[in-house]
Amino acid sequence: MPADKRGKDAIVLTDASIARGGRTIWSRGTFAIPTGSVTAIVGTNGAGKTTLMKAELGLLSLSGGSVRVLDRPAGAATRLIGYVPQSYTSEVDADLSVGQYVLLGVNGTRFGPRRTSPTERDHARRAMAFTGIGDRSEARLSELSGGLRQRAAIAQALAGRPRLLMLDEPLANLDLASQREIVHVLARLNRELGMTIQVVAHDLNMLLPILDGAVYLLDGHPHYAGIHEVMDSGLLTHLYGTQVEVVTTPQGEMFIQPSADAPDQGRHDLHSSSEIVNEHRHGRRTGAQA
Ligand SMILES: Nc1ncnc2c1ncn2[C@@H]1O[C@H](COP(=O)(O)OP(=O)(O)OP(=O)(O)O)[C@@H](O)[C@H]1O
Repeated sequence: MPADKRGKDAIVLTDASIARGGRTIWSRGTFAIPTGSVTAIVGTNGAGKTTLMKAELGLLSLSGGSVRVLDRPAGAATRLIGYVPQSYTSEVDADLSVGQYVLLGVNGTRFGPRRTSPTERDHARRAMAFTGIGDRSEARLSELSGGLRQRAAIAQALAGRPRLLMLDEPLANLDLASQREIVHVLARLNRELGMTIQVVAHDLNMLLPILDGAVYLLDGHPHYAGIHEVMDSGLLTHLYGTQVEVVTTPQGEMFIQPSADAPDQGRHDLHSSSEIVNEHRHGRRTGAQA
């Protein structure tokens, strides 16, 4: 990431492990995510991406180690975090107006609505303007497209004036244009407001232009690396469990694509996942690329 974006670490995990239903989901997570960065959380279904976000939010307790967020223990920084859960808007009352829905971000949902101050209403208005839904305040949530609903969910998270924004699969089920628009909103939040952003994502391609790094859940452990390290065919093939390639265009843009050839197990099984991770830790490229 550029030197001017570097700051104190926003999220620090130290030997962190977590269990759900008596089963360890992941363990021995040790990494630090810089303030002002945009980070993807990637891994296969059930690898524990949402679990990681919930641990950072203090909604789930660790079974070992520690997690600090914005220089506080997890759970103590909740007011400084905007969280957009997966498919959030589909679970709320679709008869709410967009304005009412976004205001929930400042007056809270836990103890029911309360009166809002002019300052809070101003924060909500600014959040709607920033996400491009300023003119939809009176519309019902049910009248909005999926893309606009996702923007409303982001506006609600922003209305509480967070320093850290966490989004769980914000691009899921959106058409290409809507995905681009959401990525554009995230890019502006990071660039113009210096917001630290974490995004759970299955498909990295759309987010690549704005990513500084990624947490990847591999082999039962979460790891963090800069995005150029993560963009490695061998690592991503292990991560996704299917052969993929990193392609670089003549303009220098990178993207991930499934291999055109039939999967060649012999090729990508040359190294175990832990060997791949170890090689990354030591800054070498993996033999699976050779
Ligand atoms: N309430 C729960 N009680 C027990 N186990 C749970 C609970 N919620 C999730 N799990 C388990 O924890 C593991 C991690 O779930 P999590 O939702 O964090 O994965 P994920 O990587 O976000 O998956 P996906 O990509 O499918 O959204 C899964 O195996 C899941 O079955």
